[in-house]
Amino acid sequence: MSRARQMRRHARKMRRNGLQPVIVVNNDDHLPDLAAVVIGRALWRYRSELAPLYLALTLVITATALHHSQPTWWPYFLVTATLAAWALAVFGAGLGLALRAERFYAATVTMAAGAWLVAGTALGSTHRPLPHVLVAGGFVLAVPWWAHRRRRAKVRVDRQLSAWPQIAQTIGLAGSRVQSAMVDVWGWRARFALARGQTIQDVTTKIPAIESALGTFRGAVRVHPTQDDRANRFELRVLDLDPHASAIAWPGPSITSVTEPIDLGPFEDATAARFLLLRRHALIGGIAGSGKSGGINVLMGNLTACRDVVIWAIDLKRGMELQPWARCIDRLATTPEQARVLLRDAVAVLEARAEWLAGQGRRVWEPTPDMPALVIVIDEYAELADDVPDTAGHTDSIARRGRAVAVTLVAATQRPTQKAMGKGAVRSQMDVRVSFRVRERKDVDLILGQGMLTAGWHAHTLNAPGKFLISAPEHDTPRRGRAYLLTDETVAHAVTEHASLRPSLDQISRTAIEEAHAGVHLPVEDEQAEMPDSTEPALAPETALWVMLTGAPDEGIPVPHLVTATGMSRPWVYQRLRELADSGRVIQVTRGRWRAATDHRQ
Ligand SMILES: Nc1ncnc2c1ncn2[C@@H]1O[C@H](COP(=O)(O)OP(=O)(O)OP(=O)(O)O)[C@@H](O)[C@H]1O
Repeated sequence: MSRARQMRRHARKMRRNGLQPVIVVNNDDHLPDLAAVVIGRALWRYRSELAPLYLALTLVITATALHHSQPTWWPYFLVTATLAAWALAVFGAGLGLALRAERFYAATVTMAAGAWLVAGTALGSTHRPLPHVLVAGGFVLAVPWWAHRRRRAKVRVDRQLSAWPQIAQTIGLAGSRVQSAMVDVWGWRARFALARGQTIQDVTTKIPAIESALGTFRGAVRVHPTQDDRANRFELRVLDLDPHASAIAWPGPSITSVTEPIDLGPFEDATAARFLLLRRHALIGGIAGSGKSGGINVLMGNLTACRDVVIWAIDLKRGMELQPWARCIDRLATTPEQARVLLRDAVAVLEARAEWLAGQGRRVWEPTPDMPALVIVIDEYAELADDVPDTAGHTDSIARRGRAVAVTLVAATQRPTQKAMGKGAVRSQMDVRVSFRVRERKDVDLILGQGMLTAGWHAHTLNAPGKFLISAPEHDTPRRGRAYLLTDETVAHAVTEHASLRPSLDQISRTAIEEAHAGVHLPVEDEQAEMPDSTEPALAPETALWVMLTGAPDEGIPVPHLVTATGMSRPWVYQRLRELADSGRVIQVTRGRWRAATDHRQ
């Protein structure tokens, strides 16, 4: 008997019993098909939510079949399940299980399902307590699956995209189809193929219609060419959240080597504003309160995470901005005199490196932890130009010749006027320009380069702290980004984490600095007047340090005196003191006071 006839008989029986069938369909023949299709569609549509049920059913059917045909195979399943669970736990990241919790969950489910299959194959799927274990265990393990945020987001996107053919028909893009889609923290992106003759411009004009059809907020949809730049493809970016709506916490360093691009923060379409600093100089501009120092913090958070870069810094605002990073900074100059010496040493380093490269027949300095890059961060570059105008020659040299030898300049300033940037090449040599909000339209060209304002780089309209425009070889169109925000606690935490990673300068550079110092007088400062040797010609820093330590009184000599006498940074002095203490040549008398060990006293 056909199912249609069965249904008709069932309906007649219901009427005889005084009941009314609920579904009335004119053509009876369609009724069974319709019900099957509706159920089938629902089972398919909710396949993600029902996946635990499908898995349980598959296990029952497979275990039943195997129990009858191959009950002795269970040891193979045990080995396979164990290996699969181990592989997921260890290599799951390659399969898209980015989080450790996801890998742990996948491994647990695999092991649990495998163990049940083993027992079901050996004993039969109805053998007690296997059915109870399946129901209870399946439910417990299904809860994280149902709760998983990214899975739910993916399902929602799949459903939105399955409606694309109708949407496309309605908005005049009939024939375009989805090729792939990906969910991320801010929303999702999908790659589409266009029908013959359609162009990306056609899609751009339909953005409001797409937003309406997908039910997003206004401004949530962006359309970009695909990476391969094919004219009949486009990428649709749909934001569930506006990435710039509020401050974005720094997710931690995006790099472990200066050879990788640094992530400054997301653009409005949530893609990362990444740029490479190696063999480039950077200029960061913006008025007070625009978030410039925040941008420098992101940079410092990343650079300090790299074992192949030594950081020097100049902060003439008495170290206000960079002081929190001091433990990770090899050398921090906070006075004009220290800044002058630091820049002179940087030039000595670049010259020595260039000479060494020439001798080796090499063209460029490849940074490694033993031969690190040198990045010099100068906060408030304008103050440097005002207070120490004679350093312009040094900064010019570094800007022009630093790239090949991996000596990089990062200058931050409120207004990079010609005066502030020195007379020479510094500004024109800046390959990466980051502009936070500027006060006047003309400042756009000062920071980003001539003609940028007319080309649409409107940094004067940036409307919240931390928002920036970046011009770099990787970024040649004006897109608004927002820098990550590092709280004071985040900075302190990063400093603690990264302090142990910091490398020292290579021997070539250290020798160059020592030679540079050997030819000059130490700066004479008030506190130095009472120190031994302060009026003698300057010694190499290592020698000056040793002289001070061996001549120190019993109660030791304070570290600031050692810093002044050597002309080097506090971290530099501490590092040498640690080395000398390790070899038993110096002792720390009290906190911050040191002297040579008794055997070495003068
Ligand atoms: N990326 C950011 N996201 C959100 N808010 C930010 C961001 N950066 C900075 N801010 C906010 O703006 C304020 C000013 O930031 P910041 O001190 O970095 O500005 P600045 O341009 O360096 O100013 P100044 O030159 O006076 O130091 C901060 O107190 C902070 O609240």
